[in-house]
Amino acid sequence: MVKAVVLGAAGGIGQPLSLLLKSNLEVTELALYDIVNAPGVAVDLSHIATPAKVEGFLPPDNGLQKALAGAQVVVIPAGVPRKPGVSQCSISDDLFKINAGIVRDLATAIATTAPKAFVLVISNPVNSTVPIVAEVFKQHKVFDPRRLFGVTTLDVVRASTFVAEVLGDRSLSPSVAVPVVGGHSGVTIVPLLSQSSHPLPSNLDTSTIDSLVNRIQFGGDEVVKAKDGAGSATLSMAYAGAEFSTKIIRALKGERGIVVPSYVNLTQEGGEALKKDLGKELDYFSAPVELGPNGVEKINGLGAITPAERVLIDAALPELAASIEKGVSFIQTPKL
Ligand SMILES: NC(=O)C1=CN([C@@H]2O[C@H](COP(=O)(O)OP(=O)(O)OC[C@H]3O[C@@H](n4cnc5c(N)ncnc54)[C@H](O)[C@@H]3O)[C@@H](O)[C@H]2O)C=CC1
Ligand SMILES: O=C([O-])CC(=O)C(=O)O
Repeated sequence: MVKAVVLGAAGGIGQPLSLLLKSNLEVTELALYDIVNAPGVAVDLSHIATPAKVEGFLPPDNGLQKALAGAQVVVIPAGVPRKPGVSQCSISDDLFKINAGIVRDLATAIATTAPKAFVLVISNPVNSTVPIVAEVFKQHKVFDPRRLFGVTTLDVVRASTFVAEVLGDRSLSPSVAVPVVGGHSGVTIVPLLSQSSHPLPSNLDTSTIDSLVNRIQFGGDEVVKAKDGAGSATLSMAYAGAEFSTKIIRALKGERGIVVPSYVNLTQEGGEALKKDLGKELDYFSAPVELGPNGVEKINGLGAITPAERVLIDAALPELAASIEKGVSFIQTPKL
């Protein structure tokens, strides 16, 4: 029995993500919460012939608490997407405050209603929203770092797609696996191409490699620009979110050996060793994590990286540290 909950289920990501979760045969209950339209989306999905019982909830009558009751997996794509011309790292203060406030309030409800659930954060900026959830959970004395995940899977999916394109064979893309580490915005996204399951040709010129890295780091911009005011990635994000949720659900049900990159708190198994690899005291970083029935069992290190990848990691660290601090102080700074 697996109860999954989507918070922000009526949105651009929320709807296709809910569809994919409804298609997951392991999910027996699917609760959809949004401030608008969630009941309609739920009734629509409920006609699909898969096991999950689907229910939709709105804020009145403790809808959020009802949606969360008994949840094992909570996925959060609630929030405002950015507009063209706004880079991920320079997300405006207004947008930050809106999303940070939404995530804080949802985290508060999870902490009080489903504190043992695995929480999968999609809402941007992920580098800050994950620390926000952690700080709320700490305030409620229910923080378990093993159960909190920033969803960076879209970066991993993009890396597979774009590497297969450079290799000249798109049919390879489902099997190309590239660890992507760091965070989820611009230069904090660091693909470790030297560890690709399908190595790039050794004679590939530097400018092709640089453009590949840049395309993975700024893939979000490509979509925002193409959508021309109609939002950011939704369908590819729903696909990535469902991929990640499926792995979490398989681990929850006892499958061993699943390793997947995710943006996690480093005060847990493997975190200290990773910080040594990084050469910096950081509380959060995206790295391949080994999953088990209680969540993260171990954070893996970076492995053997090239000097060029070291440069990328060093470039990611200051922005990551600042984003983490921004999230933490959003919760810790007393409101005047
Ligand atoms: N982690 C990642 O890789 C990615 C993250 N994102 C982020 O995901 C978020 C959502 O993006 P979209 O689905 O395109 O936006 P959207 O605007 O289409 O949908 C957001 C949904 O959240 C709902 N919502 C707002 N406040 C809420 C609250 N307090 N409680 C519950 N639901 C609430 C809205 O009603 C709306 O249905 C954005 O922050 C975006 O930047 C987007 C793409 C990739
Ligand atoms: O770029 C954005 O704003 C949305 C996002 O996170 C992505 O597409 O990776």
